[in-house]
Amino acid sequence: MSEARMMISSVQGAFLKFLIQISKAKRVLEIGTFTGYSALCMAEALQGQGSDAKVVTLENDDEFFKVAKENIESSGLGHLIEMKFGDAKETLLNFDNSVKFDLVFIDADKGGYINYYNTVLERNLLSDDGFIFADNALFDGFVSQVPNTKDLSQFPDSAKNMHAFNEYVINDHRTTKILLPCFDGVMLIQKKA
Ligand SMILES: C[S@@+](CC[C@H](N)C(=O)[O-])C[C@H]1O[C@@H](n2cnc3c(N)ncnc32)[C@H](O)[C@@H]1O
Repeated sequence: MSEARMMISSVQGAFLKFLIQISKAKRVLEIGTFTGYSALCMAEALQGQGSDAKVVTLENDDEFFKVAKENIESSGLGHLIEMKFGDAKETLLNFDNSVKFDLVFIDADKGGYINYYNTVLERNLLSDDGFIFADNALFDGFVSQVPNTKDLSQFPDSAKNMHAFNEYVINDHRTTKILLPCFDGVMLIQKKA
């Protein structure tokens, strides 16, 4: 994926903001900060929601982390965003899970999605009414072609990884889910009661 395309669109940012507002989510975890754009969209929805309202965002690239830090600090929303540097797989293992997240936005390396999903569930990081928003579920339209294509060598690895993630989640009895064919494909997931 080209760097410019890694960022969500402004409409998707508005959609995330809308979801946060209607679900009354206060604690948001983002896996994949990049320049900080989506973290800022989500932080906008948390303004005036109290001292526990926060976006925690994870990034492992030091250049992107630096750029995002500058963007977030100059935005006026920095008090609503906590940035954590490092491999998200490690960071997630070290979270204090006494405070749960109401929304987990997964938007990092596609090969890591199954790990992030499992860690969030197994470490009990999601609140009872919370939900996971996994981005790029259709990865440029490639994902829907994976089951009907014999030679997958031309497909980007990310598309194969997202197909594997979708299959994994769809067959997982711990959660309910829906794959929305909007943006680049969105998998919305909630724990079963
Ligand atoms: C698609 S971009 C995120 C875009 C951002 N959410 C937005 O819309 O503004 C993915 C980001 O995840 C980061 N990333 C990839 N693998 C990671 C890992 N293992 N741990 C933490 N961050 C990772 C990449 O460096 C990149 O900045």
